[in-house]
Amino acid sequence: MAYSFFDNAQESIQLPMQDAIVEYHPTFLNTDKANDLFTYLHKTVPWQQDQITVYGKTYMQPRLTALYAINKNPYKYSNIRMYPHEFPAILMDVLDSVNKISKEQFTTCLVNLYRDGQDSNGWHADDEKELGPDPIIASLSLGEARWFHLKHKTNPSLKYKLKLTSGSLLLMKEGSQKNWLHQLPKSKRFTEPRINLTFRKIL
Ligand SMILES: O=C(O)CCC(=O)C(=O)O
Ligand SMILES: [Fe+2]
Repeated sequence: MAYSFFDNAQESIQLPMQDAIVEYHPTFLNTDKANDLFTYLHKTVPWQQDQITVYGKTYMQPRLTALYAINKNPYKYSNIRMYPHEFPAILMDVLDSVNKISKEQFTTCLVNLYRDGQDSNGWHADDEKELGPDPIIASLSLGEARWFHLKHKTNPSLKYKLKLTSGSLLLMKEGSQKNWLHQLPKSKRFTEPRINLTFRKIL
């Protein structure tokens, strides 16, 4: 493997969530690896900005995206259908490490670029039917640290927020998409770019 992603002792924090298993690995990648990967992806990903339709309203997505997969299966959400690019070698190593730590077999990686604090990702659950009945998703963050919010679908008193720092991996396991929503809100305070990679299984 070109990179070893396991230099650091892996710290793993179980978030105190009801009806969901969510695990946070703050130092999944060390700072140098996170920086290198950020710089490489920022430069080389064929970023696109799609028009999406949510609750009948159409607008430009407030971030740039790209889809990679080890198969040819498209991913459809918010009325758009994305077709995957071939997985680049640098992401294969990351995929291996993410699979190992999560004990999953992900096929697909949706990459988001938040150019600054004005870019965002509204409340949603990743519960499209091609992801299966109770999807497990791994989310790797690079670049500017941003707040990530979670709220329970039926119990409004249950909310949680954490700052996703560069190199961290958030594992949203059983119940996370079924019972909770998540968002990455806008914030004027953040001015630097952030890249997020979500690993999913689409068979
Ligand atoms: O950027 C993030 O941390 C979240 C991304 C996300 O929720 C998604 O792509 O579905
Ligand atoms: Fe999501």
